[in-house]
Amino acid sequence: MTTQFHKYQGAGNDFILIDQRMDNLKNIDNNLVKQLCDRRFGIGGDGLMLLQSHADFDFEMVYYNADGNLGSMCGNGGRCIVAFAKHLGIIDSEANFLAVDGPHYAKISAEGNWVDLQMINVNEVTQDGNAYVLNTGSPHYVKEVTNLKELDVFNAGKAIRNNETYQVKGINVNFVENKGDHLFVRTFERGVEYETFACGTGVTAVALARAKHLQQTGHIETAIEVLGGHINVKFDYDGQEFTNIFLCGPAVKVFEGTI
Ligand SMILES: N[C@H](CCC[C@H](N)C(=O)O)C(=O)O
Repeated sequence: MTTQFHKYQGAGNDFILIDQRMDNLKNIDNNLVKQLCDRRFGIGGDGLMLLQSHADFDFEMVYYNADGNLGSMCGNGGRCIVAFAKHLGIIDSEANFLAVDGPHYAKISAEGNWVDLQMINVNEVTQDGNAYVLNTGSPHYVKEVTNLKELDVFNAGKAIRNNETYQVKGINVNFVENKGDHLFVRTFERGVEYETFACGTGVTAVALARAKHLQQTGHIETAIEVLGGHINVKFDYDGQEFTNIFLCGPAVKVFEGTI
């Protein structure tokens, strides 16, 4: 029996998507997911998502990291699964879906390749030295640096992710450089254990941490450059809580096939 899969990418963060409403993919276990995400022995991807039916929502998103384990929220994955749902005819211009961190609302362009995804509200931002630590659906560490282009993100990120504080649960490590009219961000991702080309919950964390750092309040829009493209993060901040957080960016189908 074959199973159809679709490959999507959101700013270079790439995913395998499977329409699981009819339980198409059988015997899903961590090894199968890891093998399918492998870039040499499988299809290749930073993660794999199942689109499942849900009685109260347009669909449910189940997200696995490339290491085969269920992950916490994936922002770029969330945008890609909304595009997938539109292509499947499940939604038109808006979606309400359930993910591991709760319900999400999203808007999608008529062409189906640009998604504004609402993220969970955030009211806790702590500091670890000069770095900020917060959970935007996934846990993130945000550190400002200079000359990010030359930084060894793999080794610097891996060292922080595996230090005494974070080793057990892991953390995603974001490095950010202020480029004047935008921020440049590179991320070492937990669960991929490598630098990815973009991380949606990561750039969200970066934008929120920056507003807190600068004590900016009101409606804030942050333009962010990542290795795989451009993402905008929009939100409101009253000095206590971040609300109406939207992660806005591309969500593009690359190809489809069968396994
Ligand atoms: N790439 C994802 C993050 C995946 C979360 C994962 N790395 C974890 O911490 O479980 C994003 O766009 O938000």
